[in-house]
Amino acid sequence: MNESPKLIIGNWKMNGLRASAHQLTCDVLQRARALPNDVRLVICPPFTQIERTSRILRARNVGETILVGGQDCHMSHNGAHTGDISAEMLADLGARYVILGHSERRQAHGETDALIRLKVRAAMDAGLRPVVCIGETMHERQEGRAASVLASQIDGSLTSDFEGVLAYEPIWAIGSGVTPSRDELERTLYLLSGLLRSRLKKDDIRVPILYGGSVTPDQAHAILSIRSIGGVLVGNASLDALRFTQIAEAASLQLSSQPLSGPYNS
Ligand SMILES: O=C(CO)COP(=O)(O)O
Repeated sequence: MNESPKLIIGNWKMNGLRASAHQLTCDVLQRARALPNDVRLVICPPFTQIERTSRILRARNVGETILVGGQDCHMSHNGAHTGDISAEMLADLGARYVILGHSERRQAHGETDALIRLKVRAAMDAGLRPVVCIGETMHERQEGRAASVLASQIDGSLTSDFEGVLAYEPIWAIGSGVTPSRDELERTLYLLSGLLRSRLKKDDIRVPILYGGSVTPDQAHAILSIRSIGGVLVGNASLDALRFTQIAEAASLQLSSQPLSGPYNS
């Protein structure tokens, strides 16, 4: 059976000036040369470095092995939206993916599920693959409300014809050094795949589900050994070419050591 590549997405957040972004991209490229094609890297630099990163990748002819993404886009195609960037603008710079609904944007900019759904539509219209982030707070988890929060985020933020990636990023795990246990994550992935099936109203779900939150090379093996996981969304460790590519190597090792198949490994 032909499996889709595991996605290892690096979210640089608000990091990277011209020189450091250039160096990091070249270092990732250098270290990623040995990666087999069952792993796909996606680098999501800040807006200002997307064109540079795309240009470097194009010049090295990396094809589909390493792609570029944005960290957000506006819901409209164009217009009077001072300071905003549209999905078409990202695509025009060479981006192929866009992260939407990251908890840092939901919290700092008051982004709602309804708004994220409009951004998903705009991204798909522009030919980008949206990476929609969902996740519960520690408080919601302690109150036993995680499942209902995730259900309502999926319901509110995905279009019924959604074609993209879902990233489960529990807010309490982001930047904290704490991750869910392997068992807990496996149960959550099972829950999410069921929710996706009912939201998208089809059994054959082609939406990879990623995990994000304090992913490091040390944890990557355990996380990526979960059969149903589509990959990982990496924050801090993606700013270090060695750590980022070690995470990708962990995905590749898992793929070669076990036969993978599943509804969300498309
Ligand atoms: O927010 C994240 C990726 O989008 C995760 O960040 P960290 O890997 O730094 O916890």
